[in-house]
Amino acid sequence: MTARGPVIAIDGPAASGKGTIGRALARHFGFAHLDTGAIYRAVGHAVRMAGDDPADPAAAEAAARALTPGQLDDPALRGEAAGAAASVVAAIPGVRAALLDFQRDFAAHPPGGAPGAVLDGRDIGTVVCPDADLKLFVTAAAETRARRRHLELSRRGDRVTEADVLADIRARDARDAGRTAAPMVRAGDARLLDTTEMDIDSAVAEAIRLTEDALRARG
Ligand SMILES: Nc1ncnc2c1ncn2[C@@H]1O[C@H](COP(=O)(O)OP(=O)(O)OP(=O)(O)O)[C@@H](O)[C@H]1O
Ligand SMILES: Nc1ccn([C@@H]2O[C@H](COP(=O)(O)O)[C@@H](O)[C@H]2O)c(=O)n1
Repeated sequence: MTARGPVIAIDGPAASGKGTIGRALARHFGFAHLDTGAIYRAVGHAVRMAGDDPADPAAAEAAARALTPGQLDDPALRGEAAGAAASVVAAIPGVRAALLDFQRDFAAHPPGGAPGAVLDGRDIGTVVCPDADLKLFVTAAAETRARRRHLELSRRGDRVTEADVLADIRARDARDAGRTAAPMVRAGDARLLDTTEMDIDSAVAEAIRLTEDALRARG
């Protein structure tokens, strides 16, 4: 028996459904959920709003060190511009280092006294929580992800084409997988969940089943 509560790590490429599954798991099991992408988006957005270049390590690291939880609720973080800036600042090792303790602390001490934690991102199973009780690598075909994200953005009133969303997703995936610092990669012990042919309910049901197995194995 381990001292900390259960930790579920969810990684995968852009718009693959990590957050949808993470939120559903947290609701189902009463766990706390952290969308770690929002942290990188908040840093990228803050750098842009200050008129600085997201690729500038000094500006990005300063924004990462100054980050406060209140910045994570800004609706502007959901746009493609914030996602693109996030992916640029996320390749800077000093930015990742500045954000690591917050994520690990969330996993070890979930807020609100929650009995467990679900974190989703790109390096949760490999770097942030390598000893997670369950690791999921959620993916789907890039075209499917672009269609889903385009629908989401259109409903929000964002006037962006599906082709532009697909190009952004491809660029972000390449940058996230190709960087030296904590690249996006499926952990060797992560379960693959390809949702290309699955609706949300089926994907969530499969994630719940895998989590129940992991909780049973934990004892
Ligand atoms: N299996 C699915 N079937 C249909 N739509 C889905 C499915 N999974 C997720 N979606 C939709 O796809 C979009 C992207 O999902 P979500 O935001 O969960 O992805 P994400 O991986 O967390 O994205 P990000 O890269 O921004 O972190 C959302 O609009 C969500 O409702
Ligand atoms: N653990 C993480 C989470 C995110 N990133 C970077 O942030 C970008 C935005 O993330 P979304 O999950 O909101 O799409 C993403 O493209 C990554 O560059 C990360 O590096 N590590």
